[in-house]
Amino acid sequence: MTIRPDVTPESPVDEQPAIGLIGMGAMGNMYTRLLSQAGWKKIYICDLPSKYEALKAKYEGIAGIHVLKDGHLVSRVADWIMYSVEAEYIDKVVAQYGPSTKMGAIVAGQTSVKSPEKAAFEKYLPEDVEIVSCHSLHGPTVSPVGQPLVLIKHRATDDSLRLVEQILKPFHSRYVYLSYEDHDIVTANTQAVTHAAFLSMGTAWHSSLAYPWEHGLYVGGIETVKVNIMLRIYSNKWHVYAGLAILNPSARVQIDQFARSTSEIFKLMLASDAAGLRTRIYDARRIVFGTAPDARVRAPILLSEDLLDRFSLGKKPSSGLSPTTRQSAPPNSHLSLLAMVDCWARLGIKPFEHLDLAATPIFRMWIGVAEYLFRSEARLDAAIHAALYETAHRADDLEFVVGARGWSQCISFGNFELYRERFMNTSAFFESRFEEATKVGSAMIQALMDSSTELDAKPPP
Ligand SMILES: NC(=O)C1=CN([C@@H]2O[C@H](COP(=O)(O)OP(=O)(O)OC[C@H]3O[C@@H](n4cnc5c(N)ncnc54)[C@H](OP(=O)(O)O)[C@@H]3O)[C@@H](O)[C@H]2O)C=CC1
Ligand SMILES: O=C(O)C(=O)Cc1ccc(O)cc1
Repeated sequence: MTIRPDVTPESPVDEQPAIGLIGMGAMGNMYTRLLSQAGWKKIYICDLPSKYEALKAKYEGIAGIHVLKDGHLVSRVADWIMYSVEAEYIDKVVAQYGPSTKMGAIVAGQTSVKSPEKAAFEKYLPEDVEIVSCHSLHGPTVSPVGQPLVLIKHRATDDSLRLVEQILKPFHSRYVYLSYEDHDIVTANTQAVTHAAFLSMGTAWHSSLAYPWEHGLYVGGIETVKVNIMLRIYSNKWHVYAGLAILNPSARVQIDQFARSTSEIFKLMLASDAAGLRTRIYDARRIVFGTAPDARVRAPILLSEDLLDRFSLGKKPSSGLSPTTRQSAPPNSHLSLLAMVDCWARLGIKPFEHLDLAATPIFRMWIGVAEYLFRSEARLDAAIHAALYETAHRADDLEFVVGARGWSQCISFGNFELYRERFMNTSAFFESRFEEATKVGSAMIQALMDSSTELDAKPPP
């Protein structure tokens, strides 16, 4: 029987699509929960056969969710199937279960990098199977409402695309239609290079053997974003970041430029080359933010740092004592942000174009913070001055340069094992704060989303 593209969770059960999910990690579980809550009544899920009993126990008694032993059984029954496994394994897993796909079914992947997924689907799926892939551009602890959800109609009829849209409609995400190729270019520009910055921060703080919320240098305001997002990334699965950086050919170029920007700016700092540093940073500012960055052509993402203070994991040193508290910690060079904007400028990346199209919450926050620093000449000059003449952050800046180069090399060598070791080593250092950071980070992301939604709703002044 063909499934009508306008089917809804209220349609009779025998008219509903059988939904199949292969891989029940963080994203597979999120999709199962959301699809079941939406009212879809035929959901078939599996993970590795070794996890069958545990998965059965987990979903015991939930109507409409059927736990199966492996991907063959899911593939045989499902009208829409999503593979939600490690990008590194997608070839192997599709090779295994792809040939069992039900005739006429629609197949998707949730992988964060699409070129290996596309190759695997084309290689192993039967000809009579359609491909409409997807990618939720947010992690499993973020509400999908209003977040971008990429749909890739690669080998499918318009009705099949409509059916997929209908199945995922209860997420209330914003559909973004891309090709497989454009997906990988956009996510290299947005995710991969952004993650490189936060991974390097974590490596730097770990190398200094210092928790950044403890000594007052990284507490409050935009420092809160750096610390919370760094923790958020290190608390996620290493393979998610390894896959989208190592397997996406565009990502290597961007991450290499980020490392180069970082070390070149640091060399200008060491040489106390005030004119050279100022020219370089202001050139980057003009390229990324335009000739009149102070002009309010669009509402800024981040309105004030005060919004961020309540999500800080540490206490501001002079909190409550002085109205100039933000100056109480020595000024930061914000090397990571100077390098990020320099990197965007040198690669010709237009972050605001991506923002409107396919920004993850982390990328949105990161541009928000960069914009906050770069829009104001006073703030930017303070950072440049600190970069040249302040020494409080210099040791951490040095570790940041080393960290950025290390991540770039690891990714360009395509070395998953080295990536895992680097990631897990630093992740273990920060582990004690993950639970709290996940909650605080989600609340911070939501607050920023809410404040920009309110702004969007207001007429321009
Ligand atoms: N986490 C995130 O923030 C996001 C992740 N993604 C992407 O979604 C995909 C899944 O990520 P995520 O859920 O976080 O990762 P997880 O590691 O949590 O989940 C992947 C699951 O797939 C299982 N698996 C591996 N091989 C098979 C197989 N042959 N049959 C059935 N199950 C199998 C894994 O088992 P085992 O652990 O034993 O290998 C694991 O349980 C990745 O490609 C990721 O890039 C996309 C958006 C956001
Ligand atoms: O927002 C981010 O960049 C994250 O870190 C969460 C994430 C990770 C992988 C994805 O494919 C999509 C979102």
